[in-house]
Amino acid sequence: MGPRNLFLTNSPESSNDCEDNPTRNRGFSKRGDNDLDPDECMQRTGGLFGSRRPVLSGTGNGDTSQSRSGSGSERDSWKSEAEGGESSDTQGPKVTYIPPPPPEDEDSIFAHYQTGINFDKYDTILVEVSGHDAPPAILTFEEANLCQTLNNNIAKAGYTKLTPVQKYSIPIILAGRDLMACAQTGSGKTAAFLLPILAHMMRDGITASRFKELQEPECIIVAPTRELVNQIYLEARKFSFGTCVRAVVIYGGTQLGHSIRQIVQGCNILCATPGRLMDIIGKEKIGLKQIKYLVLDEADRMLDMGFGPEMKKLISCPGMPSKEQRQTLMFSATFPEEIQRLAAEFLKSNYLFVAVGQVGGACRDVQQTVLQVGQFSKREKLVEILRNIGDERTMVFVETKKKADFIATFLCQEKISTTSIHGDREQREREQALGDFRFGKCPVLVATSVAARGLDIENVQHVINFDLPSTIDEYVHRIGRTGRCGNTGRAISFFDLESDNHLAQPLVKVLTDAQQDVPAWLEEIAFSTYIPGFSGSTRGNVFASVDTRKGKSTLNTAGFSSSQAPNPLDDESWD
Ligand SMILES: Nc1ncnc2c1ncn2[C@@H]1O[C@H](COP(=O)(O)OP(=O)(O)OP(=O)(O)O)[C@@H](O)[C@H]1O
Repeated sequence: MGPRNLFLTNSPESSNDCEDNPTRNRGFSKRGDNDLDPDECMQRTGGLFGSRRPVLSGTGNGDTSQSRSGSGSERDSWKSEAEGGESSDTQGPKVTYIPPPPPEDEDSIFAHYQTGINFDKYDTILVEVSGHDAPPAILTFEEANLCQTLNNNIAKAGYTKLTPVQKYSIPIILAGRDLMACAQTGSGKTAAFLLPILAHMMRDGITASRFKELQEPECIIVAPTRELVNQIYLEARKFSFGTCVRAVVIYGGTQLGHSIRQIVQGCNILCATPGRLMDIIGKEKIGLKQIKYLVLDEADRMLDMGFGPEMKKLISCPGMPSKEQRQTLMFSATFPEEIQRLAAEFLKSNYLFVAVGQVGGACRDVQQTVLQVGQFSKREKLVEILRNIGDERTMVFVETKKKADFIATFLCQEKISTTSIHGDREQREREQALGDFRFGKCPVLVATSVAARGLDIENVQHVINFDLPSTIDEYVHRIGRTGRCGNTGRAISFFDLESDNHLAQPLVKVLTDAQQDVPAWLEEIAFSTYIPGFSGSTRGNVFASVDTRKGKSTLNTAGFSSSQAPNPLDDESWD
């Protein structure tokens, strides 16, 4: 590996990237983005690294949105981390970044990676469906009865078999039902909602989108990070290839005018981060009257304290069809109970809940190791591991933006080619970092939780939790960056006795559920910090989440129909 330090220097617009809207980014203090430490300010003034630190982008140039918005800190920062805190360009200097268009040739559109050796094990995964009158699962793409163009696109994408979440979700969505689906990371949730939505659009004979100042898309897909929403867009573009359905992506950290130009050319499916979406709606470039499908990807994140208020605003926007009039679909690998309760406000009361088990799934495809490593030994241990790993693609998760830069610089000094991604890097740099990692220029990507969810990068063989996240759900999402779609991967986590003991119990549970070795010392800590009644987040032995309505349901191996829960109309009490 060469001694390349791949940090990008700040570009001219670096001061423009983070324009927090005072109405957003308030009061969200969940950890996972605690990209903020007490000494963040020092970094902001360049104290630690000098002016070439990428972390200075956006918020590091003195006149920051935080100071303008009065929040004064980044404690709210999962959202600013996730979205970069973009907002209406009526405040502060304009963001000028225009992302390069993705390649248009068919080969690039359909480029995909191979499913892994464990893909066939998906057939044995248990699936739980709860809710009333669930349509039976399908076993093959043919049974979905999709139109020829969609079938061609599925074949060109290299999909030959359905994954469990697809077997159950596709018929449910085709039947017009609302859905909350919980399936392991990397198991094909994106196609599970895109394919039936596109099938409906084709069936309904959508008219080709054309230039209009106000576009009225049929479908809005929201996701918590810019990179994820871009990835969903690329999938939508792939599956709608050769149809008149036009997908558009808009996200923060890019020039607002660019987003508007994309939209006015025609828009049937809009993939968006919440902040940019609300801005565009406010500018009356998007009308909601025609919305038939509203999709929340990483739905638990979309409904929590960070984005929940924005999502509530979205569904009460003028013109937005009521939940009875639209189809609402929610997908995630984790669905905490309290979030499921919040979700009910968005969904018809007879929504179906699909939980795909972990047996044989991603969690077992990822070999998980937990090492006891104290704060001061972590860097040395990291270098030792990375040297052993060689050039294999590795994501290193740390807790703060500052640390992401610090560790990335440190690794570069150790002659390990590394780049970094986090919410303080301007969008151009984030995309460059991801590209450098994806295309192998830098085999190591140091990231904060901004990269924990949804990112689908080929061949990530290792995830290292340099710092463990504060919640077990975040851990599940992070390690899910490897071991995707039947491929195998490895996750190594540094457990610091000073700070991570609260995770011991849920960690033991996740390791046990995934049939991993549990170190004796970890079990001991878990035992000594035992919380009676602890359920390991929402995790059961087999399912990552269970339907909080507690409808009667049965376990199925994928492909067999389930028995039904009581009709919610017959049985009001779901508790
Ligand atoms: N039926 C299939 N056959 C082959 N490959 C598939 C199939 N379904 C999805 N894939 C591929 O598997 C990978 C993971 O899919 P996707 O990103 O949708 O997972 P996910 O469940 O959304 O993961 P996460 O929870 O991390 O967001 C993608 O590269 C996708 O193209």
